[in-house]
Amino acid sequence: MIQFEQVSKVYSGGQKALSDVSFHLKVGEMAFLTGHSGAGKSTLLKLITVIERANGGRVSINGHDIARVSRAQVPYLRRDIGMIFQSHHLLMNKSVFDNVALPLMIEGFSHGEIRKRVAGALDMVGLYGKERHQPIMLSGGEQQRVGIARAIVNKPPLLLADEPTGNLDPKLSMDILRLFETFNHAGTTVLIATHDLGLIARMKYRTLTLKQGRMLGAQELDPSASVSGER
Ligand SMILES: Nc1ncnc2c1ncn2[C@@H]1O[C@H](COP(=O)(O)OP(=O)(O)OP(=O)(O)O)[C@@H](O)[C@H]1O
Repeated sequence: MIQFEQVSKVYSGGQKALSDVSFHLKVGEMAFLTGHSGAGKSTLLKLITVIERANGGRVSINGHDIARVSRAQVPYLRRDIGMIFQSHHLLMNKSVFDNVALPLMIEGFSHGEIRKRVAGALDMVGLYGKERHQPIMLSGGEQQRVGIARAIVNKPPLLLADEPTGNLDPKLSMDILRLFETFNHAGTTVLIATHDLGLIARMKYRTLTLKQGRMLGAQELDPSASVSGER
């Protein structure tokens, strides 16, 4: 589903974020992406969502070279990707309902369908009944879960999460991971960037590890790549 071939990314200020990164995430796979702070995890996710573009190599989704996707086509590509951000990017002047409904409104769903799907998504993240709340009235963890509900409400085939459990206690973190697992079992491909090695250890999924912008191969996985408690 996602293929990186010798991908590099240098930001305009000259900051090298990714060097020669290659990996393949198969359709229906669930994997973790880890590495120290500044290793390039967010950058890698931004290349998939075309928030940033690579300077070298090839990024493809379902065989389509992203470099060939025009600016006008980017919104169509993003419809198939549920993105959960580190800082959940909620619209603070809108209700929880409006925030979660946004992807469905953009896609032109009927009001009835939107109500049904938003209620279902909020139920899944344990926020049923909070539709009319403003995000400001919610805790950090609840706001994070609104972001997760928004990402999954249109049932995208690909789910990307950047530190989705950063604001959550261990119990809620595990619940959210189990939720991702449920989507994965239903066929969604899932990639989760996280520092939480404890969480990774408890779930038996492939772990992609970045170190200073380079992807470590299985033979290079060394204990010094451990990043728990760095933040
Ligand atoms: N917009 C930007 N402009 C310039 N440099 C950037 C930009 N975004 C990230 N970088 C740099 O690229 C490198 C990788 O950053 P990135 O955010 O991808 O790391 P990360 O692994 O997600 O870190 P964290 O876990 O702290 O979020 C860092 O050195 C960072 O300073």
